[in-house]
Order: sequence, then structure tokens, then C-alpha cells
Amino acid sequence: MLKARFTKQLPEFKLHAEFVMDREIVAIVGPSGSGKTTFLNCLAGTAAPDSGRIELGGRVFAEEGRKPLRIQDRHVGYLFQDYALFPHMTVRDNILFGLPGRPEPPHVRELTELLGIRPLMDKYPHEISGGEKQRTALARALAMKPELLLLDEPFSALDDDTRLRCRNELVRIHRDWQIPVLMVTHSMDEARRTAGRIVRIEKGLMTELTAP
Ligand SMILES: Nc1ncnc2c1ncn2[C@@H]1O[C@H](COP(=O)(O)OP(=O)(O)OP(=O)(O)O)[C@@H](O)[C@H]1O
Repeated sequence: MLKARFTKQLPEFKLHAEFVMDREIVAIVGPSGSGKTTFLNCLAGTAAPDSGRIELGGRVFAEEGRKPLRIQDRHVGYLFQDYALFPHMTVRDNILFGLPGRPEPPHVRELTELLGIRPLMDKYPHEISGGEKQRTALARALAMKPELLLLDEPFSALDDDTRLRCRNELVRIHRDWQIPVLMVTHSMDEARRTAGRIVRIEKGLMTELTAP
């Protein structure tokens, strides 16, 4: 269970996070600049709340008056909006980055087979397509066996066929891994097709959308 109740001041408004989720897929929607990425950043630890508390499965990530839990101790997989692959590293090294020990663990082999990127393992990011970068970034986010997966517009740069394939893969991985998945998207259609719940953020305020 992820529980987040915190505030963070942004230049134009304050983000008020009130959010609880289980091992489900939740979509975050809302206009550009409304605080969606900041919300994910606070969960991942790349930004810090001003006040409040974040916990995942009883582990406290952040709490007023306490030193925040280090990013590497949170076990959060994060797929950034622009994928953020290291350009000078192969697909294999990007995926294994941050994992202790070599050679690649069996679960990484399974994951890369599932995502269809085995033939790309020795290529560099500039040699692969947008969809392949997306799947590489997803494999990297999952390689560390996260307890929470954060996806910031994971499918926005993909053509319709690749988007559909990646979305199906995500749903399948979620079924197998049973971890909470939070996905920011600009597409209500994508949110409805992928997530069990949809939360809207507007000027820092979160509201749950009810099914039509
Ligand atoms: N590190 C920062 N320093 C200053 N302002 C920031 C910082 N991060 C975000 N902001 C501002 O806070 C607001 C919310 O940004 P955020 O990236 O969270 O929005 P978003 O909903 O993810 O937007 P988009 O859909 O365009 O990605 C924006 O006005 C942004 O300019």
C-alpha cells in the first residue's frame, strides 16, 4: 500500500497530495504544468515534499522532521518522460545499470525476452527506435525489482501499434509482478484502457475521477 499525504510549494501554486493506492494501476491525468511530474518526483525521491508523509508498505520515504529515505533505498522504478537512457552505454548496460553483480540475473533475461529487446542488447540508444527506447527504459525501471513503478507519459512518443503492444506488455507485467503502478498520461483514452482508477491533478489539487 502506498500512502502519500504531503504538500510542496511550486512557483505558481502548491501541490496538495492526498493519495492512497494498492497493487493496482492508477493513471494520473491533468493539464500541462499541473504538478503530475512533481508528484512522481516526490515519491521517487528526486524532489522533496515541504511537509507531510509518504510511505510504501510500512517503509517511510519522507516525514516531517526526519531525513528522507535515500533514492536507492526506496526500490522505486521510474520511467522518465524522455526515457533518460545513457547515450554512451549499450541497451544491456543501460538495463543493468545500478544492479549489483554481473552477469545479468535470470529475471532480467526474462524481462528483456518478454519486452522483445534481446536482439538490441549490444546496440546504443541512437541506433534504436523510439518504441525500442521506451521498452529499454521500461526494462531498466523493472530490472531492479521495484516495489512501486512510476511511468511518466510512457507511451506518448509511440505510434499506435507500438503503443498498443507496449500497453499490453505493461498490463501483463503488472499481472505477473503485482506491484502498484502509477502512470502519468495526457490521454484519457489510454488512462481508461490501462488503469483501474484515474486521478486528476489540476493546479496541484488531486481528485479521483469516477467511471462514467
Ligand atoms: N524544479 C523546479 N523548479 C521550478 N519550478 C518547477 C520545478 N519543477 C516543476 N516546476 C514548475 O511546477 C509546475 C508543475 O510542473 P510539473 O512538471 O510537475 O507539471 P506536469 O503536470 O508534470 O506538466 P507536464 O504535463 O507538462 O509534464 C510547473 O509550473 C513547472 O514549471
